[in-house]
Amino acid sequence: MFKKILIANRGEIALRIQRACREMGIKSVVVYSEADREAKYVKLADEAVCIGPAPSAQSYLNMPAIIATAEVTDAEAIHPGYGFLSENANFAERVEKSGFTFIGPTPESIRLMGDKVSAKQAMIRSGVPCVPGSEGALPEDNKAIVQAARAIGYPVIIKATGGGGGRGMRVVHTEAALLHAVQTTRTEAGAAFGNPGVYMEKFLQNPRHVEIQILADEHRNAVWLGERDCSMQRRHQKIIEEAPAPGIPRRVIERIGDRCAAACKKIGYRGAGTFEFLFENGEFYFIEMNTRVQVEHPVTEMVTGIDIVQMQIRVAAGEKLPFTQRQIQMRGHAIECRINAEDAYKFTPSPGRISMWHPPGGPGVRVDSHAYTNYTVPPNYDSMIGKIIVHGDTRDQALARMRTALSETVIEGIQTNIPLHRELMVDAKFVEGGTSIHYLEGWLERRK
Ligand SMILES: Nc1ncc2cc(-c3cccc4ccccc34)c(N3CC[C@@H](N)C3)nc2n1
Ligand SMILES: [Ca+2]
Repeated sequence: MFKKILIANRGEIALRIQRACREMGIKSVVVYSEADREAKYVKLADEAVCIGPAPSAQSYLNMPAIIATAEVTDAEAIHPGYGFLSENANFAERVEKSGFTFIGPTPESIRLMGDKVSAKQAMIRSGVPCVPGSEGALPEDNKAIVQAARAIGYPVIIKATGGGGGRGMRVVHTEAALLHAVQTTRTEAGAAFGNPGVYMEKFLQNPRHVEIQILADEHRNAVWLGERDCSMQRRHQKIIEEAPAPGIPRRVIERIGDRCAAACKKIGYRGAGTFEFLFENGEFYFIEMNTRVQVEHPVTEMVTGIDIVQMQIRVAAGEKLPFTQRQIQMRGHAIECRINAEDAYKFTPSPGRISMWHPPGGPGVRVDSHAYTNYTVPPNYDSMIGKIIVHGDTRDQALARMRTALSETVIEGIQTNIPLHRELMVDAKFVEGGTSIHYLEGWLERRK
């Protein structure tokens, strides 16, 4: 087992990884930018090294600085967290080539899943159902493109091969608009991802976003840890996540979960991963795979009792998964509210000093945050300052606990989206469960 791990991230996930290390008796080295000097995980770290000025490009994305820090502090492994370099295959490669263990999948797996076409093809080969679409990337042949769209049926969606997470997508409703849309998406994809490749899929009009958490070790064992419903989102920013997904029969989940685990075994996947699906009319459709730990991982931890970050570290150290699929029991219901330093209805960022920080507590309430009274939220990074996660025996109990937790929460000095969460937790449609990916944006429109 590692004696020292470098955490190549910031904010709440850096603290989360630090906690996992501390619990395992592993020393942690954190890297921080000048803007994060006063951050909690810096203060709590066994060792903290400033690696550059505030801009991410010169700090949390600065590969040589991060690897050099691992060298000088004698860290044996690097945990990338989420965002930043967590799904950068070149970084994973440079880490391994420099003699450190990258806590995550192999660079090959990261590359395979980073290319959304090769990811789909791997899934089709593994029997994971995908959205009907073009066989591979679209050719530079207009006739073929028109034929493909006719075969799929409008509306179709054009997606960038190197995209993901909502970047580089365009919906096309008529043949007249098709070729221009393909060309525009190619140009944007080339500029944004250095890869002009695009592919086409049947556009699903009103799906839910349901994802499957998996864990795999280096001994060809792979398990799935249930699902998360992440449909409550605005402009591809998730606001609320929950597990299990309301109203989906367990046998439907078990079937797709088993296929995800089988796919992991087939591709030789290592570590934690998430299969993203669209769920519509009782069917699952694979859209992409994330090769990192996700913001919303605590929701799965609360219903399975499994510490996903510790499992990542154990698997990276070569350990076998300490459980089989049959031993994984999901219990109760968990809901997560992401707390953002922003205006609750305009979504404009609201950095600055937190003059009063009173997090909630009580049975089944967890707060993952690096914030504290007098902490100054820097303007340089995304606005999430923490997550409130609750667990209950039932969804109703989880909802009641979240309402209570939100009612106790006091954050002064900056604006947050707590008021939005308080309204959503009593919204009839949300309380009923099963809202689609468009629900929150429609709700916000109607609220104006
Ligand atoms: N064939 C087909 N049909 C409808 C789709 C709708 C979306 C989508 C669009 C807008 C918001 C979303 C939120 C969560 C999940 C997906 C979406 C979508 N996304 C958005 C980000 C990336 N995960 C894929 N792909 C789709 N693909
Ligand atoms: Ca993704």
